[in-house]
Amino acid sequence: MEYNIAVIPGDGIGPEIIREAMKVLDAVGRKYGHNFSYTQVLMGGVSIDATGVPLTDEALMTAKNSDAVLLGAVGGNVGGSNWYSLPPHLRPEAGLLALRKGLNLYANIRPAILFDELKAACPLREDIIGEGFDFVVVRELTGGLYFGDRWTKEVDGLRTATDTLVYNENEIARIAKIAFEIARKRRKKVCSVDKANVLDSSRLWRQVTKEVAENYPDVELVDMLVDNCAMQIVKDPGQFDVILTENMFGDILSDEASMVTGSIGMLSSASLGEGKLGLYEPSHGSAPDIAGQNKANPIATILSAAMMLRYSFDLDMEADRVEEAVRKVLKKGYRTVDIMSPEKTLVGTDKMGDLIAQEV
Ligand SMILES: NC(=O)c1ccc[n+]([C@@H]2O[C@H](COP(=O)([O-])OP(=O)(O)OC[C@H]3O[C@@H](n4cnc5c(N)ncnc54)[C@H](O)[C@@H]3O)[C@@H](O)[C@H]2O)c1
Ligand SMILES: CC(C)[C@H](C(=O)O)[C@@H](O)C(=O)O
Ligand SMILES: [Mg+2]
Repeated sequence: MEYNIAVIPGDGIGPEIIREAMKVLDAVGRKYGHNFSYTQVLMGGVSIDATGVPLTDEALMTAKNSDAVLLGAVGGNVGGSNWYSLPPHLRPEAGLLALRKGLNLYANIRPAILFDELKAACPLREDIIGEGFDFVVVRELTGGLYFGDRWTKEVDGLRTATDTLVYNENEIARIAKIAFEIARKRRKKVCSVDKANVLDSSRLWRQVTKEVAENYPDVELVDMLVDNCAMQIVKDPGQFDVILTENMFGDILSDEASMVTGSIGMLSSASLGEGKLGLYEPSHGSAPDIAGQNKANPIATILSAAMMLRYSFDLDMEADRVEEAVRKVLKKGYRTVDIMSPEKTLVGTDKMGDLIAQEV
């Protein structure tokens, strides 16, 4: 089969990690007889430098017309560009938000899995790690604070800024359904995370989630306040199966979830909507502090590519193969610096990609 993938390397470590994911996809293509063709798309800082905007209409159209989109990362100050001085709607990250909204990808799935091989890289105590853990953050991705009205102006002589957090019941119900469907295929537990003791939007979130839960009597629903959840992820991550939450809370909790699995370099993600077209990207950013040094862990991107095979192309066997290849390479003791532990073999970004591709 032929699959047309829009590839967005982006900024910082983006091009380095994307190169390795493409290596692994090519290995899958050779082994199983698929043809993955890539259309390079500019987004983020590199797009600002080339076109003046973080995502052009043509770039968005190319993504829309593809079978799936694979993204490295955008943002940061790399190569002397000072994007941080720009207002939010002109910054590199605005390209990513426009892409998610433009493709209506409202469901961001971020699996936090502690691989057995990485227990030594996990910062938690052994008694907390126990048998290990495997949970998934289901984050609402096209609503909330990220997409509400915002302004900065002088009010009563003071510089004043506002951001607006809006959710309607349909936006909450559709993401809740996704969480319940995922839980149904797993350990049948949804923990819905909000701040209902303070926010109106969270009170609505809680009501609508409860209504959706009535259609899933086989799935247990618990509500948890976000500050408690942040603590529970460190105290007892094994209690979670599916964490369902809104955009901003999900952003923050998923970075925390990544760290208990050893490194943010391990956390893959899929952003999905109603159709088959999805956006697949590691959960981390452009890591300007290590860009260009061959130090970045490409595994989150490679596992995101595996999610692409599974969700957009229905290639489950091929996705399993990639995930297995990652485990095997870790089992053989190869580590990038972020997951390094004593007596393991330190490798760079490119070598890690080579090893996983060979294993496939
Ligand atoms: N999806 C995206 O494109 C995305 C996601 C998050 C942040 N960002 C952007 O990236 C820029 C930098 O943000 P930040 O520094 O807060 O977060 P970051 O995720 O880029 O980096 C945080 C820390 O994690 C490390 N790290 C990240 N990915 C790694 C990997 N694959 N291997 C090893 N170490 C890794 C970095 O070296 C850094 O120390 C910002 O402009 C931010 O907006 C983009
Ligand atoms: C870069 C930024 C807009 C993005 C987000 O907050 O969604 C990132 O942090 C992520 O987690 O994908
Ligand atoms: Mg984030």
